[in-house]
Amino acid sequence: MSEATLTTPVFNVGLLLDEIAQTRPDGVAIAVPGKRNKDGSRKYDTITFAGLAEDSTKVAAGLAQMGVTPGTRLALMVRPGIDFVSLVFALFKVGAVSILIDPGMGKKNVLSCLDQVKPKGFVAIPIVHAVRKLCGRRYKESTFNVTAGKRWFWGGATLDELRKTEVGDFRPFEAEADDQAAIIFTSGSTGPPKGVEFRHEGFRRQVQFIQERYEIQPGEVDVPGFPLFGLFNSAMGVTSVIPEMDFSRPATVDPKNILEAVGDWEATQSFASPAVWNAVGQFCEREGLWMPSLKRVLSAGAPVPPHVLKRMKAAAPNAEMYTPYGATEALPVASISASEVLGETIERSREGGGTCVGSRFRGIDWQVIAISDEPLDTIDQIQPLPRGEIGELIVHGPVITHRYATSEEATRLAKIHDGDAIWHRMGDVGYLDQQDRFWFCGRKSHRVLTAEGTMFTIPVESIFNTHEKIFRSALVGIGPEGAKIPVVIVEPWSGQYPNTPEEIDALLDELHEIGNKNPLTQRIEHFLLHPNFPVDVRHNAKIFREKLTIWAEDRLDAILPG
Ligand SMILES: Nc1ncnc2c1ncn2[C@@H]1O[C@H](COP(=O)(O)OP(=O)(O)OP(=O)(O)O)[C@@H](O)[C@H]1O
Repeated sequence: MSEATLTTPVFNVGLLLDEIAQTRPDGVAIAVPGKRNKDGSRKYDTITFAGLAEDSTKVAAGLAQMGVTPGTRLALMVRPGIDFVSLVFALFKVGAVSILIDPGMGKKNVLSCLDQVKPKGFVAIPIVHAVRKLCGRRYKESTFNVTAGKRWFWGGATLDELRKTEVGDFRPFEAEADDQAAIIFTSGSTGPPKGVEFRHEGFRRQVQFIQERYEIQPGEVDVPGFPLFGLFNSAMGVTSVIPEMDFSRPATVDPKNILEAVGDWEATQSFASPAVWNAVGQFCEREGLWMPSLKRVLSAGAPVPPHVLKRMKAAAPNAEMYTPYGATEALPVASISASEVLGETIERSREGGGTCVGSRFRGIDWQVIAISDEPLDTIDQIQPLPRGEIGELIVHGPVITHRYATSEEATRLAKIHDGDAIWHRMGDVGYLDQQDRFWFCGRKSHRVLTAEGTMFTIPVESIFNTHEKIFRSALVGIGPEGAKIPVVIVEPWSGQYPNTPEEIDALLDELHEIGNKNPLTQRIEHFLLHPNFPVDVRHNAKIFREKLTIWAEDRLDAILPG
């Protein structure tokens, strides 16, 4: 696609907000739930697009006066809300590189991420500054510090002080396409979290492609379950009603808060992780409630089980649900609607065909190549596979990130050079069908290399997930590399865990029977029951198969050769 489709020659993504502020100055940009009225209804704090544009420019000017220059790395650690969105735009406008870390990954991981990127300052809530000070000399290079809230003993500026800055002759940074805008960490479900470098152009294209594909109109209202979606919404002229929830632990959401935000604002869209929709769908089913105003429900970040799609179709009867597919490094790559899944692809999934994640977004090129665990430096080293064959997915396009800020080694393993272009290796395996849709078959690192060939997680697991008592399952391999013994671990639905040895035997027999009927699974001899799978905190959906492998090894010691 040509660069000419962008509205301005300057790529600074922060300027998208200023364009919206010109066309919809009085529209509400952000609404945050506040106290309750006497009758129990909610009050909301709001800011308009013009207000947000002005506020973020003042803060950017204030940061510039403090000495922040383009390229300065600043850790942004503020809870989702008006301040957060304004600060994201302020940092873009001054040209700083925002470091965004999900606190849900735990203190040790957060500190290790910070150590790797060495921020030059913290724009953060008081507790973060207190910890920074307590860490003594660890963050001695951090000089540009801003407190969002009450400043105590740690010095630096406050956000309120920056908000009073005279803008004077401050001008937003004239970013070029490849200028760095942010470093965002992956959730670390297959190893330590990696810091992904985002370019200004990448963010702009994300906004553009998401808006185009889902036909999102300015003036719509979104209830975002991802903090960063406030940024995309504001850049599209869409109101964000930030729901009350712990964004690091979406599974703990109180569904009532989502329903209330949607109802109060007659929201047309909501974008959250499958964990949120799992909770909301069950709640609506139990209470007989639905959300008639929604016309679009988006669920991203992890595989979305069909039972979640089904419940949400009932809970949002006027909406279509979509499951965008992508990763921190490359988003969005593809998308499919719940109607297409439930009406068509689910049949093939049940038989072990993988999960169809849909067709490509505009601007994305993709191919499936022979699986390798080695770096592939240049495109001539890849071996493309014929359509229908399972391999590694590689993607290319303007939203694809080019490198990790934290590890040269990780960059070499994930990127392939093709002239000036860069392909990203998704780390996922699957195949393309005749309609050029991708069928996800699991993470590359989770494949099981047995003596008889390679087994892939998602196809095998979906066969066993068809058992009515099984909530989810995990294929793991135990034993020596290349001659692993496949083991399927199943987690029954809550309340369905067998109580007696006879019930356990009966369930295991039924699983054997299901396995015997399909060539993909008939060699599996070992089944284990687990009450509660270890999963990632962010999505509450990504199964930690590495942990389950160790757990299975302890139980199946006797069958291990040697
Ligand atoms: N719609 C979807 N359906 C199935 N899987 C999905 C979907 N969307 C995302 N995923 C999975 O999530 C992955 C991206 O997750 P993310 O960027 O959060 O990093 P992570 O893989 O969890 O962390 P790390 O790379 O550190 O292990 C994809 O590669 C894919 O495996």
